Amino acid sequence: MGRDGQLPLFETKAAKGRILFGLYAVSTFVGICLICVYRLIHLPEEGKVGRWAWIGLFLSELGYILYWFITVTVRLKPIYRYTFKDRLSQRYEKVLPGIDIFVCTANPIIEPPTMVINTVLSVMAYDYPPEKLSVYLSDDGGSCLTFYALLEASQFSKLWLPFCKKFKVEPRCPEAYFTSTPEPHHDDPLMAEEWSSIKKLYEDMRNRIESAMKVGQISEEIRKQHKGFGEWDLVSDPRNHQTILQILIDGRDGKAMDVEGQPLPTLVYLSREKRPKYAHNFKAGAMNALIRVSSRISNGEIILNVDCDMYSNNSESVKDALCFLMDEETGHEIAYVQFPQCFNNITKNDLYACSLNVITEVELAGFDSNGGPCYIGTGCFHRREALCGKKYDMDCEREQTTRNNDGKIEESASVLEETCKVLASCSYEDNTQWGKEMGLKYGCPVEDVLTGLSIQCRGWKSIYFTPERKAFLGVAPTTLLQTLIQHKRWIEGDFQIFLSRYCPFTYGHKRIPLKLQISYCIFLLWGPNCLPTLYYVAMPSLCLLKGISLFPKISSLWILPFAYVMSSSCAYSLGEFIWCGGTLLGWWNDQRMWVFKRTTSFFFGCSETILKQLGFSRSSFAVTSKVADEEESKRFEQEVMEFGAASPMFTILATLALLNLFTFVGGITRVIIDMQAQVLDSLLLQILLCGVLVLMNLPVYHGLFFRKDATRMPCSVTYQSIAFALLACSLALY
Ligand SMILES: O=c1ccn([C@@H]2O[C@H](COP(=O)(O)OP(=O)(O)O[C@H]3O[C@H](CO)[C@@H](O)[C@H](O)[C@H]3O)[C@@H](O)[C@H]2O)c(=O)[nH]1
Ligand SMILES: [Mn+2]
Repeated sequence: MGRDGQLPLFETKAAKGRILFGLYAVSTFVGICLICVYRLIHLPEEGKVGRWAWIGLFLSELGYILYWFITVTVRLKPIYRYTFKDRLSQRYEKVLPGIDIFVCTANPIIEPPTMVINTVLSVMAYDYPPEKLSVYLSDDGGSCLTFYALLEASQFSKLWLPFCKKFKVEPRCPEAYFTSTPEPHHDDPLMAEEWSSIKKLYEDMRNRIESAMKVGQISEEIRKQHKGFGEWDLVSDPRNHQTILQILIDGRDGKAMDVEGQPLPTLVYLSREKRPKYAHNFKAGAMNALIRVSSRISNGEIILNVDCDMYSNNSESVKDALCFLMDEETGHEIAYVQFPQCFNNITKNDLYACSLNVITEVELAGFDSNGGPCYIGTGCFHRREALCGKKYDMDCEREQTTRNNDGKIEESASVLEETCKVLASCSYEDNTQWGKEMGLKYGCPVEDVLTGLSIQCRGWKSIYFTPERKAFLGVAPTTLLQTLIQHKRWIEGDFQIFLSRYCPFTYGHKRIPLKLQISYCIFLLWGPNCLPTLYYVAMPSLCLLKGISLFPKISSLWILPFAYVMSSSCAYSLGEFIWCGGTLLGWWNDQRMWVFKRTTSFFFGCSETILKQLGFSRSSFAVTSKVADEEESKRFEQEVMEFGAASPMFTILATLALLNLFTFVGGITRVIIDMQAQVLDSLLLQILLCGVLVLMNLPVYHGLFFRKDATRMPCSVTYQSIAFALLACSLALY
């Protein structure tokens, strides 16, 4: 029972099956120790071939072991949360806080305006008093087409919101709703009628927006609809323009009503000022401008942040989040409630391992029990003051009960638009703490993780919540290259944090629990993982070619710890993957993607970070495309791996694939020619490892040699990789 004898607004349950996990962890640990002993006592003598290969392998294994300890720490005691929304309504229905929702977009071509406004409409339609909701769209693309789409959405919302509320529809993202729900049956003629008419209206709107997109500009006729279009007369370049701020729906205005006479949420379009001279700090800069502008317009106590593709799939999420933030016992110390990042375009076997299932189902739940999840940039409800830099202290507890929603601004919308513009100007942040101690932090491609860490270091707690009905659904990358590039950005940011003064072990020392410091490293140390993996996929195979054995003989007892650690790790990860809703083939794809990501994204990300530390390279943010053309979608649906581009990442992948193919053939030949049991005995494990890598790389061979379509491996990559692989093999042989 909570404070004052009230029942709590949420409860926490520990994951089951921890004994089994403990058994796995302890027995694997024993195996690991034995492997280390073996490596030490069998170290080839000085001068003998293979000594350095052996030492390198041992170092790689030590790297893996270190990382394995981190993964175990995260998995010790995952917890899951459950909310009681009825209790929240009973106690607080009349005093619910204001919620400001920030949607960020940056590029109208790869983030189409129809998708953006679908997200906007889905969050406008939350099951929450509309007068307490304000939705802000930040458009870093500075596009009048996005503005036009939002204008259309503001009008469509007058019909869409009452429809959603009347029939309690889910999801409240129109596109997702109409594609996922079959036409209602005739036993509910009222709904059937409204359904078809609103569907038609939605499609008309979508067509209008899409035809404007095709033309690439706004017609005179549309321009007349709103004064806001006039702003674009002054815009010549999306990277060089004044602040554009338009309040499309002013929730304070009594006339802002839907067709049923109910109030509408406030809706604001913001494209912050951009000038070539000023760094705009990507999404973090956009978020900070939104924080300031919204503080003048609606000043909601809670801020929800979503990426433009992450529509709300569950109209109750706001209430779910408030169950944590308003809980009488612990609510006052919680800075943010993070929901998982889920996707609506994952195929059955998830070829590019984009679902992040294990991260969202297991690892973040583990973070939660170790001190609170990190902030992952989207689907996160923040307490405004915590995001703005406030330290947690005992006052926060007292304030919890005395806070009320006052300080309403009385200015008219157009006056507000003018007075707020300066808050989104380039120079506003000069000589302020914005981007440092206030708002989202600058200078890191994963601003989210860094910001979350610093909030936790200021004494706040955070909560991870996975509701049964998914809260948000977004678009995962649909090509191999997009996936690898996205991960490269993450790695750069994560590893940069580790090397910076924000390293959890120093910055977090005495501020957050040790187990949380370690947990952070599961992401922050993704990058350096590239070295052991690059070594492991190349060196044992090259040694196989030369006939140097790096593993125990099959006939020796030392094979047992190797066999055990390999099989227990595989079995555990497979079990976990299936438990998280994956398939067997999905697991295999996931394993492949780990190898691919580690040898390319992680490698490039790490190198880039080091170059940046040395001052040779600058921060960037490659926005992930959220659209695919028809052909691309078809291949994605059929789970055919997409190459096509002449990227250095592909050269590495193809080189390693070919290298393993050559060495595998070479190794087998050696065994057959020698025909001595001896050779097989001492090389079998290497042949196996090499064989698994060959199997894993089947799609690469397919792309190199057997495909004719446009997305086969480009010829330049093919030739380069053949040359590199042959070179490596001949170097190994001579
Ligand atoms: O200059 C920019 C660049 C990006 N964005 C927005 O940031 C969001 C995330 O970009 P996306 O390309 O989709 O990156 P993802 O890798 O999918 O994003 C994940 O990783 C990012 C950090 O790398 C976080 O910011 C995101 O919230 C998180 O979802 C999108 O809505 C963009 O429109 C901006 O507003 N301004
Ligand atoms: Mn994204």
